[in-house]
Formats: sequence, structure tokens, C-alpha cells
Amino acid sequence: MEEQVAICFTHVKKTYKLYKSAKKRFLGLIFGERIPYKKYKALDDVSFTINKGEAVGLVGRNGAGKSTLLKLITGVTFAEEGEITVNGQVAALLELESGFDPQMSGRENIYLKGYILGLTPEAIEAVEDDVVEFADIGDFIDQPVGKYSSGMRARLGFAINVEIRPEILVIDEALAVGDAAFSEKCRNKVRSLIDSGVTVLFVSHAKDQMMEFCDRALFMDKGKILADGPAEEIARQYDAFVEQEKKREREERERRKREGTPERKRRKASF
Ligand SMILES: Nc1ncnc2c1ncn2[C@@H]1O[C@H](COP(=O)(O)OP(=O)(O)OP(=O)(O)O)[C@@H](O)[C@H]1O
Repeated sequence: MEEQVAICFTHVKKTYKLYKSAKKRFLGLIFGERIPYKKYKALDDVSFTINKGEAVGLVGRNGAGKSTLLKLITGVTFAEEGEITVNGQVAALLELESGFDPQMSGRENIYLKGYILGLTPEAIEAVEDDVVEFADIGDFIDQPVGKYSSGMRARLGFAINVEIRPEILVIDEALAVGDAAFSEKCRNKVRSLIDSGVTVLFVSHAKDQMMEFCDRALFMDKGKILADGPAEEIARQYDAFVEQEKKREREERERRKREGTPERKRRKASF
């Protein structure tokens, strides 16, 4: 049973510290708990399991906790409570343009990123030509990355992450890379990785794309998983939720306008 599991979160909690200013945040790094801060629960008791070979969508409004969840999978950040299991080499299509050494050539950066991902020199050498071919940036591959356009950096970043043959691929709104033709090539690549059994966790505000790739989806809000089920059903629930929230916010705005904010009331009273 356990060999089947690719990703498993059990009662995971992640709290961020919110300081009153950037200066306080900096002082907090030095003086720790002596600098006052508020706790913000970005993930609040999150549990789910994704089996190997599943393609799962992750939907939720801004600030729901989606990126935090992905960062925990890729090890960029850590949870203070709960247990996280990740079985397999993870590649992330997140900030594709970042993480390169601008002084080094594209080809040298393939090695740099490969090492960071834990690959051996032989394993990187074995995929180098595939990365160069997928990125398709011509002679620029031997030029310093600092001279690349942002689109070229993203193409190289995408190519490295998909060609190292990951076992788990996490994607955060990263399929609109480069021009229309390259973006189509990226979607086809993700589709073929899914067909070959790679586990995918796909964050997108574009429901159509999510449904194109995923059979199952998780729906998050305020750091909690509200629903887990077939992608189409979750997309419907999410749409209904967004509509309901918009209505609630509209009514709240109208109520405030009618009744006035405490500040407005004070101003009115002082006249
Ligand atoms: N480093 C941080 N310090 C403090 N708060 C943070 C930090 N990173 C994220 N947060 C907060 O945690 C909450 C969840 O953020 P997260 O980026 O995971 O949301 P998201 O669902 O990915 O949103 P979006 O769709 O806008 O990308 C947000 O309220 C955000 O402001």
C-alpha cells in the first residue's frame, strides 16, 4: 500500500509570522520571540494522499494556501506540525525564470540546476541534449543566461524540469510559457508525462486547463481542504463558492455604505 503513495500530508499546519513592518521582521530574525508578531495560519490541519500516477488539480482563491502547500512538497519551507511524506524525485514548474547563475551559460546552468535537484553528473549528461532540444533557444544555449530574455529563461527552466524525468511534477500556473507554439509544446509535454505515469499536482486558476489534465482535484480555502473529489465536480463546487463569496462581499459593502464605517460614524457625530 505504502509503495503506491507519492505524496501524503497528515494533519499539517504551517504558520507564518506577521510583523508590523519590514524592520520588525528583520529584527525578528535576530531577536526571535522578543519582537512581537501575529500568527497567521497558512495551512490549518491539512490531510490528503496522492497516489503514484495520479494527476490532481489544486484550486482556491488568492491566499488560500496553494503555493504554501507546494513549497512544503518541494522542501522550500517547513511545517511546524504534522507529517509530510514525498516518495520520488520532485521537479517544480514554479518560478521558471529564477535560480539561474547569470554569469554561466545555459548549458552550464543545466548542470547547476541538475546538481541542485540531486542528480549525478552522468544523469545530467544523459538528459543534456533533450533539455537543449526542448528549450530550442539556438546558439544562446552557450551564452550567459544574464543575456537571455525572460521568455528564454522560462523556456530553459521548463525544459530542465521536465527533461530530468521527475517522478513527481508540481506546476503552479506555469503552462503559459513563451509564445503560443511553445506553450502548446509545454502542454503536450505535461500530457505525455502524465500518460507515462508521472504524478502531477497542478495549481491553476484556469479550470479548463485543470480539467484537461486532472481527474481529481482538491479545493482549498483559508488554509483548509474544503473538498476532494472528481475534477469536474470540484470545479463546479469552486465556481459556486466564488459566486457565493462575491455575493456576500457585495452585501457587506452595501451594508457598510448604509450603516457607515465606525470612522464615518465618528466623523458624522462630530459635526
Ligand atoms: N513568507 C510569508 N510570510 C507571511 N505570510 C505569508 C508568506 N507566504 C505566504 N503568506 C500568507 O499565507 C497565505 C497563503 O499564501 P499562499 O501563497 O500559499 O496562497 P495561494 O493560495 O498560493 O494564493 P495565490 O493564488 O494568490 O497565489 C496568504 O495569506 C499569504 O499572505
